Amino acid sequence: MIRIIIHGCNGKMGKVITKLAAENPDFKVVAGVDKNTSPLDFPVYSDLKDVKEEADVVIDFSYHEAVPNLVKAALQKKLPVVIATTGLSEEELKVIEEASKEIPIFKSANMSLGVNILINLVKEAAKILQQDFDIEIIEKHHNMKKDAPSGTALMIADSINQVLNDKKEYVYGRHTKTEQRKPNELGIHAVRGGTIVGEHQVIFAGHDEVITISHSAQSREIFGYGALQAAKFIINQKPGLYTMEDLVKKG
Ligand SMILES: NC(=O)C1=CN([C@@H]2O[C@H](COP(=O)(O)OP(=O)(O)OC[C@H]3O[C@@H](n4cnc5c(N)ncnc54)[C@H](O)[C@@H]3O)[C@@H](O)[C@H]2O)C=CC1
Ligand SMILES: O=C(O)C1=N[C@H](C(=O)O)C[C@H](O)C1
Repeated sequence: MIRIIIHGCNGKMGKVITKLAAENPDFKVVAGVDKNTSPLDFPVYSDLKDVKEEADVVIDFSYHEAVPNLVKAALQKKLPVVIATTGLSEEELKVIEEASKEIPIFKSANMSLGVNILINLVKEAAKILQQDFDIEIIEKHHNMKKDAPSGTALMIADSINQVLNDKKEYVYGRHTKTEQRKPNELGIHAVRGGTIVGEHQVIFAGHDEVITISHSAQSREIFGYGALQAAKFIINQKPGLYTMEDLVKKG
């Protein structure tokens, strides 16, 4: 049985992980960490360093500013970490990179298998269409999401740039623009509203035709399931930084 500590345990995703783990005999949540220490069915702490329970992995669905402290505490405890939190700054990413030299860290802005398949499809399309098609990304999320654009939209854009001969420059919205779109742009647009779980559309707009490749999350459980699979994967890995690509490759 894999013993889990949930960082962000009182959040929307923390509650999903708790539910899915309770339904799966392979997992047991032994403790939670959150700045909101409202009691749950397991001990809740405000800082990982104070957790007394023995664990095998930390799963993080929290807020970007909380991640460096989490990673440093995981380092002290020699605990593998699954990082799902998005909106991380360059400085926060550097802390993760540094820690991954000593502990295995799994990081993905999107833990769903579907989005990672979408990324493979989009990379193939971008290779073929890069000359004559303008590429734009539209992401849509619920009205409680704090970061924009989504980490998934940025992950998709970065994946596209990996395969292009000439890298695109990201343009976040076009408010105040008073000029024509330049061919080297990749527009990224964020829609917020209601309870939208997470939708991503990649638009290839050409002359007289448009190709759209999209993914729509119907429930947060797809992210929770992926995070649990990532936890099962990461506890057997050597120190390093791992992604969904490593998990999908493993099969
Ligand atoms: N990689 C993926 O597949 C997915 C990633 N996410 C990301 O996960 C994060 C959390 O998403 P939600 O659960 O919807 O958000 P949420 O706001 O419902 O939950 C975040 C939790 O973290 C806690 N928190 C905030 N600041 C903290 C701090 N400094 N120290 C400790 N705890 C702190 C909050 O009290 C809250 O309980 C977001 O960055 C979101 O983009 C969300 C879904 C899927
Ligand atoms: O905040 C969310 O809800 C989500 N955030 C992630 C992101 O920023 O890409 C993943 C998913 O789309 C849900």
